[in-house]
Formats: sequence, C-alpha cells, structure tokens
Amino acid sequence: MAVYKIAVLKGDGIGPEIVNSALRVLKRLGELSGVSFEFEEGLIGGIAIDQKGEPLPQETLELCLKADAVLLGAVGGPKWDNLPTSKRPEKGLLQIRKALDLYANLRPAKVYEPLISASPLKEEVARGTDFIVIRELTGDVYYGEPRGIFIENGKRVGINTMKYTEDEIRRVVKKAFEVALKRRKKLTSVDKSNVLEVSGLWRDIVEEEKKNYPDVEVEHLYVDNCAMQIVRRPSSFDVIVTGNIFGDILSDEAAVITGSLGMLPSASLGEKYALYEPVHGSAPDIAGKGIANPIATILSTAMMLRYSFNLERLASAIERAVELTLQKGYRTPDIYSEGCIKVGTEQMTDAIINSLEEIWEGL
Ligand SMILES: NC(=O)c1ccc[n+]([C@@H]2O[C@H](COP(=O)([O-])OP(=O)(O)OC[C@H]3O[C@@H](n4cnc5c(N)ncnc54)[C@H](O)[C@@H]3O)[C@@H](O)[C@H]2O)c1
Ligand SMILES: CC(C)[C@H](C(=O)O)[C@@H](O)C(=O)O
Ligand SMILES: [Mg+2]
Repeated sequence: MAVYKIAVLKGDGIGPEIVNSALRVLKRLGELSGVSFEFEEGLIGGIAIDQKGEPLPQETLELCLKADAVLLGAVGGPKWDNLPTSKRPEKGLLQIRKALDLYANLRPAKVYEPLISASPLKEEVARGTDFIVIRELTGDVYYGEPRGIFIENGKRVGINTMKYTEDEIRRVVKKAFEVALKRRKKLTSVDKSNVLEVSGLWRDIVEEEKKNYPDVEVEHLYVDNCAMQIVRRPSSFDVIVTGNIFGDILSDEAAVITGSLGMLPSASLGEKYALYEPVHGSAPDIAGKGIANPIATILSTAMMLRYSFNLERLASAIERAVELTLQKGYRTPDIYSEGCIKVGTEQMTDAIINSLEEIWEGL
C-alpha cells in the first residue's frame, strides 16, 4: 500500500488551528480507508522568521521538494507588519509558490444550499453558484522587475512591474480550458486590456488557444466589470481564468458570496509539485480563540486527495461530510445564522469526522 508523504506548514495566526483540524480529518479518513498518510512539519512565515531568521528556511523548501504534496495554513500577522515587504512572512509564501513553480491556483467557489442565508447576496442570486477561479500564481506584479522604492527628482517613487511572458500565460490558459472541459464548458477570461498591454497579450493568447478547444464557450470580461458581475450573476460563471493580482482580489470576493472567506479551499498546481491551502489568511483578529472555520482547509485536503493522489472516492467523502455537517446545522460564528448550532473549530471538526464516519459506512 502506498504511503502519501505530506509536508505540513501550519504558519501563523489561525494557521495551526485550522491545519490541526484538517489533519484530524485526514487521519480518520486514513483509518477508515486503509490509506496511509505521513505528515512532516516545516516552518514558514512569521514563525520561521522568529525561529530561523527567514520566512522560507532552506530545510522547509527541501521538505516540500521531497513530499508528495504540501498542506499550508496561513502566514502573516501584525507582529511582522512593520517589516519591509521583502522580509515579511508573506514573502515566504511567494518564494515557495515560485520555487515549486505552482503556476495554476484553483479556487472553487460553491454556495452550499444550507448556507444560502449566510451569503450576503439575495438567496435567488446566490443559489446555484458553483464556479472556479483559476488564478495565475507565479507571475504578474507579484514578481515583475523592476520593483522597489526609488528616488526620482529628489522624491520617492514606488515601482512594481506587471509582466507576463507568452508562455506563462499560455500554460495557465490551457489549464483553464482543460478544467472547463470537465465542467460546464464555459470559460471567462478576465483582464484589463482596455488599458494594459499585458492584458492585450493575455486576451490574444486566450483567442489563439480557443481554437484548440472548440467545445468551450469563451467570454472576455474586464476585471472591473467582472467584479460587478460576480455579485450580480454569480451562478452564470463556470471557470474564470485571470492573472495573479486580479485573481487574488476576485477570489476573496468569490469567497464571501459563499457565506465566508473561511469556506474557500485552494489547490496550487505546477507540473511537478502541488500545494494546498485555504484562500483566507491568518485572521489575527480571531487567532487563538478556537472559533476559526476549518472548512476551507479541510476542503483543501479533499483537493489534495483528488489532484495529487488521484483518490477521488476519498476526496468526495470529505466534501460530502462537510455538506452533511452543514445540513445538520453546525456553524462556526462566521457562517452562523439563527436556529443553527454554534460551534468552535474543534467541535466543527468533531462533527465533520462524525459525518465522515456515517458517509463511509454507506459507501
Ligand atoms: N495564504 C495566506 O497565507 C494569506 C492569505 C491572505 C492573507 N494573509 C495574511 O494574513 C494576515 C491577515 O490578513 P487579512 O486580515 O487581510 O485577511 P484574512 O483572510 O486573514 O482575514 C479577513 C477576515 O476574514 C476572517 N476570516 C478569515 N479566515 C477565517 C476563517 N477560517 N474562519 C473565520 N473567519 C475567517 C478574519 O477573521 C477577518 O475578519 C495578513 O498578514 C495577510 O498578509 C495570508
Ligand atoms: C498573503 C498574500 C501574499 C497572498 C496573495 O496575495 O497571494 C494571499 O492574499 C492569497 O490570496 O493567497
Ligand atoms: Mg488573497
């Protein structure tokens, strides 16, 4: 029987709390299914700065390079907010994404029927929403050079560079077409090509690749319009593909229409490596209180089982267990509405494990 080696990077803030929940679910699933998971922990983010002097220590990178997949919590927090961007915890996240060449970040946004009243949108607008944002993750202003604060005419000027090569765009666009083929075959490409040359190139490449995927319907939207359409007609989207910075912003927007940022999982995929993490951050405002919603991280492990280990039955068992738990009425405070059972992180995890056991018996 194969043993799946998972590098576990808990990070900062609520990171350790939500990752511990996800590990409990995975361990129980391992016992039920007979599949073996092996976990090895590494430091990333603020805790790595404090203990090793840098946000991505070499030993953490090596651990990830030899693992079958990486599970990450979140990084960052007020303690490190005064550091320059090049030394902050978030830098560790950018470094690991680049080092593992994780160019396609899949962020599925699904409105679960039991949570419909937690969505800030009207029920009839939110209902049926089920789309995925595919965010390019290793290019754009996040990595473009030159960058920095310079002096021009005796005054400070801040510079970042939006840059994409043709190949960087093409590989993520192809990935998005492939994902669309397995879904409802509708692709929305998001750019700002009315203003930006980078976006003009992006749009040209989508048009070129479209010829190879005649079954996929393609729509182009400017990012400002897309931000508006996501709250106006979310259920009309299937796959959204976009660059790194637009995808960062649109995916938080997509998250909240599902009821909470605490609901959205993600998979960051390259050709060789993969990393799974919730879309949300380290939530310093609720860290240590035992109330963080662990669902985004638990659903991220389902994505790991599906994309890295090809264990579809186990992945859908986790997804169904989450859905059943929501149907039973369990809610962390971020998704609570009247008449439901308000629980903390640990109790939510217990409830999901109970649902998993029930589902497993019926499988
Ligand atoms: N992938 C990552 O590691 C990642 C992602 C985003 C932000 N960050 C970092 O996290 C820190 C805080 O950033 P922020 O406050 O802008 O964003 P955030 O995502 O941490 O929090 C935004 C809001 O959502 C809530 N929230 C987030 N996750 C939740 C969960 N699981 N359950 C319940 N509520 C949840 C928080 O309490 C907060 O009110 C910053 O340092 C930021 O750079 C890290
Ligand atoms: C923390 C930050 C660097 C990160 C990003 O911008 O990619 C986060 O917002 C995310 O969405 O994963
Ligand atoms: Mg973000």
